[in-house]
Amino acid sequence: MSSTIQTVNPATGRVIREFETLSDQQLDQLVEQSHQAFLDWKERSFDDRAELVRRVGELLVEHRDRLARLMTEEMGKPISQGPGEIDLCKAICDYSAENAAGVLADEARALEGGRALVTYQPMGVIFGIQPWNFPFYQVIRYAIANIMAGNTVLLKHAPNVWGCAEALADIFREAGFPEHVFSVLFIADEQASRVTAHKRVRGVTFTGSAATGRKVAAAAGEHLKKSVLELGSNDAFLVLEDADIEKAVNACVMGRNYNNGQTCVAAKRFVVVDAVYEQFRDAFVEKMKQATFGDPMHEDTALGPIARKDLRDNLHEQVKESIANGAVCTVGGELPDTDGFFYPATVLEEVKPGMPAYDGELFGPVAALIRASDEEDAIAIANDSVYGLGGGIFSEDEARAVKLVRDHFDTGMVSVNGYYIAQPNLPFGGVKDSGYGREHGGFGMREFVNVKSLMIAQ
Ligand SMILES: NC(=O)c1ccc[n+]([C@@H]2O[C@H](COP(=O)([O-])OP(=O)(O)OC[C@H]3O[C@@H](n4cnc5c(N)ncnc54)[C@H](O)[C@@H]3O)[C@@H](O)[C@H]2O)c1
Repeated sequence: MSSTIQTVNPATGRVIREFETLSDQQLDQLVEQSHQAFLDWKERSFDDRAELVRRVGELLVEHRDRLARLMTEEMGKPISQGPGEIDLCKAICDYSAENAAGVLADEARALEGGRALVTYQPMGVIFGIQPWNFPFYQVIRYAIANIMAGNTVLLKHAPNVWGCAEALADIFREAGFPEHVFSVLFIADEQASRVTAHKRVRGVTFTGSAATGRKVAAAAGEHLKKSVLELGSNDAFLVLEDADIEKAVNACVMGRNYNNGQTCVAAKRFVVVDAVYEQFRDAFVEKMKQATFGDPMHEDTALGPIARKDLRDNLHEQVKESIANGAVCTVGGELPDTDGFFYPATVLEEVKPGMPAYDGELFGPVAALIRASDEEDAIAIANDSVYGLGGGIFSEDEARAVKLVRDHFDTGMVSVNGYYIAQPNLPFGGVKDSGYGREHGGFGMREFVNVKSLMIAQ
C-alpha cells in the first residue's frame, strides 16, 4: 500500500510538496529492473561509463543555482553554501571517471607453475540509504563510485529531501544514462528492509545515525549482504598550548557551524589545554555570538534552520540535559520563538562525561568546550568516545601534531591546523560506532566488487 510524504520548508514550517510512496509491488519491479540494467551495464567499458559520469558532473554545474535553492528550501542549507556542494559533486564525478579504470584494473600476481590475476568484478544492484544533510553529495559519493565499478544503484533518500532525489534522477536521465542504472525509490523507512532482503540486491550502503545504522546492518546481516556504514560522530578538535589561537578559532567556528552544524565530521567537542583555555574560549565565544541565524535564502546568512522540527527539539533537549548535569551555557541555549526550526549558536562549557554534549552527537550549532591539562590528557579525552569519524588538532609544531594524531587519535580522518571536509581523492569513513568501510579515494569503488583470483596454469 502506498502513502504520502510531505516535504516541509524548515525556515517557515510550511509544506512544500507531497510525494506518493511506492507500493511493495512497484518496489519489487524497480529492483528487478535495476538487475536487468546491471546485466548490460557491467559489460560497458570504463570509457563508456566515464563519459556518462562526466556528463552528470557537467549537468550538476549547469543546474547549480537551481539545485542550491532546492537544498535550501528542503533542508535549510544557507544558500551561499549550496554551490560548493554541487562543485564537490562535479569533482567526485571527474575523479571517479578519471581513476576507475586504474583502481579496478586486473593485477598480476606470482603463481608457482603459472600466473595469477586479481580482478574486480561488479556485484550487481547496490542499495543506498542516505541522509538529508548534504542531499546531493551523499548520493553522488556512493552512486558514482558504484556506477563506475559496473554496479547499478538504488537510492532511498531521506524523506525531507525527495525533491533533491527527483532532481538527481532527472540529471542522470538528461546525461543519457540507460534506464534503471540509477533509480530513486520513493519508499517509507519501513520498506527499506524489503529492498535489502530482495534476492537481486547484493549490497547495502548506509549513511546516517548510528541508531539506524545498527538496524540496517542487522537487516543486511540477516541476508548475508555486505554493508558499508557511514555513521555519526562527536568529533574532537584539540587546541594545544602552541596553537595559533586566531587560526584555531576561525577553523573551529567554521567547522562547528558549517551546514547549520549538521555535518557528520563537524567539529563538535573542543578540547583545549589549560594554558590557552581562556584565550581560546574568549575568542571562540565572541565569534559564535556573531553567527546569527536568519533566512537561509539570503546570501549573508551564517546559520539557517535545523532541517526538521523533531531534530531541532531533540537538540534542545540534549542542551538542556547537559546543562541540568552541570554544563555552563555561555552563549545561546534558548529556543527561539520562530515559525521555522531555528536554533542559536550555542557554547557549553564544563562539559563532562555523562552529558549528551560529551557522549552523544549534537547535530546543530552547539559547541562543547572541555578543558585538558596537557597533550596526553587532551588526546585521552578525544578518544573517550564511542565514535571515531574525524577530528582535528591545532599546534604550530606540525611534526608534534602529526605524530600525535597519526599514532594516537582513534578516528578515520584528522585535520591538522585547519578544517577539511570530504576530498574526492582521500578515503572517507570512521571507526568504532562511526561505522565501517570507506568512500572516496578509490576505496569506495572497491567496496562492492567481487575480488576474484584467477590461477592460470602454464
Ligand atoms: N559518516 C558519514 O559519512 C555521515 C555523513 C552524513 C551524515 N551522517 C550522520 O547522519 C546522521 C544524520 O542523518 P539522519 O538524521 O537523516 O539519520 P537517520 O539515521 O535518521 O536517517 C538516515 C536515513 O535512514 C533512513 N531510515 C530511518 N529509519 C530507517 C530504518 N528503520 N530502516 C532503513 N532506513 C531508515 C532515513 O529515512 C534516511 O534516509 C548524523 O548522525 C550524521 O552524523 C554521517
